[in-house]
Formats: sequence, C-alpha cells, structure tokens
Amino acid sequence: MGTISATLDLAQAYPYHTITASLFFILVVNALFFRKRASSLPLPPGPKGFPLIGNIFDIPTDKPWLVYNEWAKIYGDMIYFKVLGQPFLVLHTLERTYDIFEKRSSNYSDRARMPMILELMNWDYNMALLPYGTWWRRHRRAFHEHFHPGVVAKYQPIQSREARGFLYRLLVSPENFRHHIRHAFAATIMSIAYGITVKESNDPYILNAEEALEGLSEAGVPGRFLVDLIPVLKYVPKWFPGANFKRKAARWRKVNVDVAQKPFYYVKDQMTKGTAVPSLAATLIDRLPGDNDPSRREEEKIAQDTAAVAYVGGADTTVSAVQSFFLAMAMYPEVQTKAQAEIDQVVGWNRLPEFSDRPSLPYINALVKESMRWQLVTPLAVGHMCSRDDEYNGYFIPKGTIVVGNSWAILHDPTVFSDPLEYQPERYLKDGRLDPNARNPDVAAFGFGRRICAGRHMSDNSLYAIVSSVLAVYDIRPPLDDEGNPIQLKAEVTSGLLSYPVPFKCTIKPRSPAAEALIRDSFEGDR
Ligand code: HEM
Repeated sequence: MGTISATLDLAQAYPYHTITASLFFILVVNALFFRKRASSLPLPPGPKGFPLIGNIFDIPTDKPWLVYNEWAKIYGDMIYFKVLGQPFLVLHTLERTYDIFEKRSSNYSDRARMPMILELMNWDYNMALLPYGTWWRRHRRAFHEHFHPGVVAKYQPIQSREARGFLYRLLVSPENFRHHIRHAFAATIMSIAYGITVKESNDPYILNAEEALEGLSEAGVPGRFLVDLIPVLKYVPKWFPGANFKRKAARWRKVNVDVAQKPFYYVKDQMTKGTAVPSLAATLIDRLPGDNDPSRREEEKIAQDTAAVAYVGGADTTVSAVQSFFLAMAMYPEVQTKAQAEIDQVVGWNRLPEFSDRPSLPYINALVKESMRWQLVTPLAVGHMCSRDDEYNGYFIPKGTIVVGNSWAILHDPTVFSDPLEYQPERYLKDGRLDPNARNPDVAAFGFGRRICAGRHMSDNSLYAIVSSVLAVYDIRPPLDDEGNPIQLKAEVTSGLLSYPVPFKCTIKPRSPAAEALIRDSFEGDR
C-alpha cells in the first residue's frame, strides 16, 4: 500500500499562509453553502476545538496512534474532531471498526478527494487512492483475481528464490541488511508483476518507483498543497505566480507515467517478439480484448494499473514488517532459540524451509503474526471517507467524515494481548498449535472492510519465506560496542502513514559452517 496520504498529519503540514488562505476559503464556503445539520443526534465526543480552524493545534504529528490511544481514555472508543472544516472520526476498538467498516461498508469505503495526487500527479493508477465506485471496483476485481488466497501460491517459487538471494546477500554484506530487505521485495514484486529481473543497484525501474513514492509522501500530507483544499486551483496555469505546485506536479506526473507504463510496454514488446517470460502483466495483456473492441482502452488501462499497483503497494510495506522481525530477533534471543529449534526439528540441517513445511511450523507461524502486530506497518491503516450522513450508536456522523481505525490500539489492547509491548509469539499458541481463539493481527493490521489490503495474502507468504529462511541459517544478535559488549536495542519506530523501526544495527552470522554452505549452495544468482 505504501502509497496513500496520511489523513491526520495536519498541524505540521500547514504553513502559515496556507492556513490563512484556507480560513478565508472556509469562511466563504461556509457562508455560501452552510448546511443545516441533518440530525438532532450529537456528534461523537472529542476534544473541543476553535471555530473554523477546529482542532488544528491538537492534532498530534508524532505517532498519532499513541495520542489517540490516550484520548480514548477521556472520550471513549469513538473520537470526533474537525480540522479546517474537515471532520475526522477515530475508532478505537474492533467492535467499532467492525460495525462501521464491515457492517456499513457501502457507506464507509470512499477515500478523501486528493486533486493534487490524483488529478495533477497522475496517481490515478493506484487503486488504493481511487474514490469508491465502479472504476475502483473494476480495478479491485482485476487485482483480486491475481492475489486472492487461492491463487497466491503460484508466486511461491519466486518468493523462495528471492529469499535465497537475500540470504546470500546477507552473507556478503550483513551490515547492509536494510538495503537487502528492500532489494528482496523490489526484486520479488518486479518479477511477479513483469517478469523483470532487477539490477543489484541503481535499477532504473526501482529508482523511478522510489521517486514516485517520495512525491506521494510529500503531496500526501493533507494541506501540503492548497489545491487539495481549493480544487479549482488546479486550473491555474503553470506560469501563474505561486503556481509552483503545478510545476512540481508536472515533474511527478512524468515519473508516474514512467512507473505505470515503461515496464508494461516492455512486457508488451517482449510478447510481440515472443520472448516474454510469464508474469502478471503478460497474463493481463494476453487476455485483453482485440484492438478494435470498444472496451480495449479501458481494459488496457486497468491491466497496466493492476501490475503497477502491485509494485507501489507492495514494495515498501512488507519491508517494514521484516525490519521489525530483525529487531525483535536481536532483542528477544529466547524467541529466536525456540524458533530455530522448531525449524531444526521439522526441516533438519540439510535444506532450507519450504512453503510445504509451513503447516508443521506453528511457532514460526506465530512469529510471523507477532511480527505484524508488535510494531505495526500502518498503525492507523488508511482513512475511509463516509459517503452519506449516518447515525450510529446514538451519534451523528456527517457525510465527508474521514474515518480512521486505530489499528495500533486494537492490536495493543491489554485486555486482549497481555504485555502488548512485548514480542511474544506464544500468545497465538495453545498446546503447541496455533490457537484459533487468539486475536489474529489480520483483523486490523491490513486495514478494514471493502478497502482492506488486497495484497495481504502475498505479503504473508513473503514474510514467511524470509523469516523461516533467515532463522534456519542465521543467528541475529544485538550490535556490539567497542569493548565487544552487546548494545541494548530499543523498540522505536518512525511516525507517518508507514511506520518503520528507527534504523538500528545488529550482528548477523551464519549459525554454523554447514549453514553457510547451505546459503551458498541455494543461491541461484550471479556471484
Ligand atoms: C505488511 C504488508 C502490508 C501492509 C501492512 C499493508 C497495509 C495496507 C493498508 C492499511 C491498506 C488500506 C486498507 C484500508 O483502506 O482500510 C492497504 C491497501 C492496499 N494494499 Fe496493502 N499492505 C501490505 C502489503 C501489500 C502488498 C504486498 C501489496 C501488493 C502486492 C499491497 C497492495 C495493496 C492494494 C492494491 C491496496 C488498495 C486496496 C483498495 O483500496 O481497495 N499491499 N494495504
């Protein structure tokens, strides 16, 4: 997903002149279109704000999920506030997210309008950003067809191969493990989506996608560009004083066109020459209606978007979960020992774990779950916009409210997860098996309802492939100081829509000479 605007990170985002202009705009809009509240019910509780600007000064910019967690102790499990006229509702418990995002999904599956990103920067190929409706549904259907639980197994050979490549790169330069994690995912997804083998470094496709994602993270902060508040500004010509946003948008638009089109046209070209290797794009192109079919243009656009979103949605998300796994292993040696003991017993020393071993590895499965829960990749998931006025649980929820599920709170609820800040795979196990009654992190870690992450099944397989392979052959330990003493690591994460462990070091060594030989023997790439 990695691609969607942070919906709440507002206060930091509004420079003074933006606030002033926005206030003026809101005053005018309020005066012209003031709408009487459609319900006598009260709004849900929340911090009291100022007229017009609302709670702009209350909005936390650093790890907002923790601040909302504290607010929930004062206001309860539904927290409502407004910023510059935009209403927000934060849901704190699984019961609330289920009621709103699942049971009332037809009303809570839209996205906030983002003219800068969607209309000026051409991010419209990313279905995660699309408004709810037929066009989004057609994209979702096309994506689902290639990433639903029954079909993702076909990507396992690529995932295993890239996991082995990752093991080899760790051997060569363990200190670069963060780069290797990123490379492993980029390589896996480019191979699945386009059959393209990426270069070890400075790959043009990856560089392009990274630039596009940087643009998204800048433009994704609400209010960063005034055009998001005053959409009509998109018609201002590029040369107009102050229209720097149009020039920036033009540059990012070009990058985005490259991301969506270049690899796709490469595959098309290979298919014409008869040299294409199997890939998602090749399958999609193969099935397109004929050139003269009236639906051809739209179908080709959907095919192109589907392959591209696999990359931009998947490239930097699972990466964060794998980084958390490395951090956890360096901090919790006893967990690592138990996991390795299970692999040694089930898989032995002569081969690496396969996907077929997965059902026999309950502790590893529990560890994969805990790696998704402990430090969440998307602690506030992604906001859904409410399409119509609604009444729920005695409160009025106005149309246009951005509703956010606090996934972090749901997966750190101390009444459900004892010592929630600790990394404990045991919490998912009972009598040596996965406990079906334990809360599965999937209930919140990948978002909610109809917009729930469409790549989660593939992500889960990738995480298993990496985690099981690494534990089979490596010991991960804390870094050492100059005297050779272990340095105590802390579980600290970055803020933002996507959260990562704050960069840390760790010591990564093969478990034995036999493990090292296995890593070398299993690697299929160039040395
Ligand atoms: C740890 C890994 C991942 C996490 C935590 C994650 C998280 C998310 C979240 C929170 C959303 C928004 C859900 C919502 O609106 O309620 C999302 C949407 C999406 N994700 Fe992921 N994601 C991950 C991996 C992936 C991968 C590997 C892919 C692609 C192969 C992917 C593709 C998508 C797509 C296409 C959407 C848009 C869904 C829609 O709007 O209908 N994600 N993801």
